[in-house]
Amino acid sequence: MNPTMESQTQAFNHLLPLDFDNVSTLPDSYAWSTTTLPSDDPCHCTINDRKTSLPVIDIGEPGAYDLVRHACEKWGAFQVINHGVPLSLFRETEFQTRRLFSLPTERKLLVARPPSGFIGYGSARISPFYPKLMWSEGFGMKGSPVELARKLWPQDHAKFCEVMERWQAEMKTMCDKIVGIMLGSLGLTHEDDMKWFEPKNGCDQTQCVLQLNSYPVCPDPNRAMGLAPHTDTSLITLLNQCNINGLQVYQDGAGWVPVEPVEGALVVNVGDLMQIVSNGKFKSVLHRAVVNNTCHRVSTAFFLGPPSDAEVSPLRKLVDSTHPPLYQPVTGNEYVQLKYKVFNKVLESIRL
Ligand SMILES: C=C1C[C@]23C[C@@]1(O)CC[C@H]2[C@@]12CCC[C@@](C)(C(=O)O1)[C@H]2[C@@H]3C(=O)O
Ligand SMILES: O=C(O)CCC(=O)C(=O)O
Ligand SMILES: [Fe+2]
Repeated sequence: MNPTMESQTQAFNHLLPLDFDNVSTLPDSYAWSTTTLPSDDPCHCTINDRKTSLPVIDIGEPGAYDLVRHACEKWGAFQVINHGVPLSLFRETEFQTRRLFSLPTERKLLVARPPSGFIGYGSARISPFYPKLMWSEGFGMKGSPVELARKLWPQDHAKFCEVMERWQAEMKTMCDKIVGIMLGSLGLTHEDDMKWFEPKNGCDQTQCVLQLNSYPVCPDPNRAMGLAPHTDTSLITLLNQCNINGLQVYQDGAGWVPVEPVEGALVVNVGDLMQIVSNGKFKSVLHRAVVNNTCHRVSTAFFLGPPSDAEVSPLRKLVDSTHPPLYQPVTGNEYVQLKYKVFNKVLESIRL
């Protein structure tokens, strides 16, 4: 293969997932080893003494604000229960997610994601930043998925669209509630301190993406990686891990800590933009997903982002002479461009 063809094939592999159903041994391009990972991150070395676990917070409880603040400072993540999203909708969303990923590969490829886009079917956008490929596939949507769903199921897409739209609406409401609690825990309010984020001219311009993730059964899970370590490019992310283990969060001193699935709970991740807005008080959480050799895991991640031209900067009330601003102002759009240029150096690159 000549060098141009080789680099084209590699770019293609980073964009489009494998036909996982037809693979019985792990291809070398998917075999992660300690040499392909930073030395402090052996592939599946999970240090978990079970005394350390991600907080599960009942947001209906009076102490919720303090618990949320503590979780965002210590972990950059928590699980939320008693949130009011019906369990039946969790189940319908999981069912439709499985239905999509069980389509034949050639059908899913009809809606392939463009290389620098986020809508459609493909490998995770972070894939080109790692030397090995990930044992996963994804499908991104923003608002109504009808255009894509019609290509997947020409006669039978209405239910998928209805469920995904309902899920997005519930997730948006939950995000507003949780961001309100996070800010409240710092003595701030949505009303006074999030004006930059609010709808202009009565239309909601927040950039929210719903990403469905699929981690097929893997023949050699100890050498594979579902979704490599990353932080989310969002203000916050709400994740439904559909009752199957796989998500791990990194905590200094504890290493990779598995997030035990709790039925009907949502995992809340502090994203990079919340780290900026909170002037470093809340940390965006480094996390990854591992795979297994018995069950097909799916998850859904709802990313809350600002209007693309909104300026993201440390909130004024969190800045004073003893707490100078830690980050340069950046628009939501500029941040995403920068992230996919320098990946995990992005926060460092805008640090003052
Ligand atoms: C809104 C977004 C977050 C995301 C990049 C994207 O533009 C759409 C896909 C999202 C996703 C899902 C899987 C993990 C992730 C790191 C990736 O590669 O694509 C996230 C992105 C992100 O948080 O940067
Ligand atoms: O599948 C998971 O548990 C993690 C998914 C995730 O981190 C993401 O979509 O950003
Ligand atoms: Fe993530």
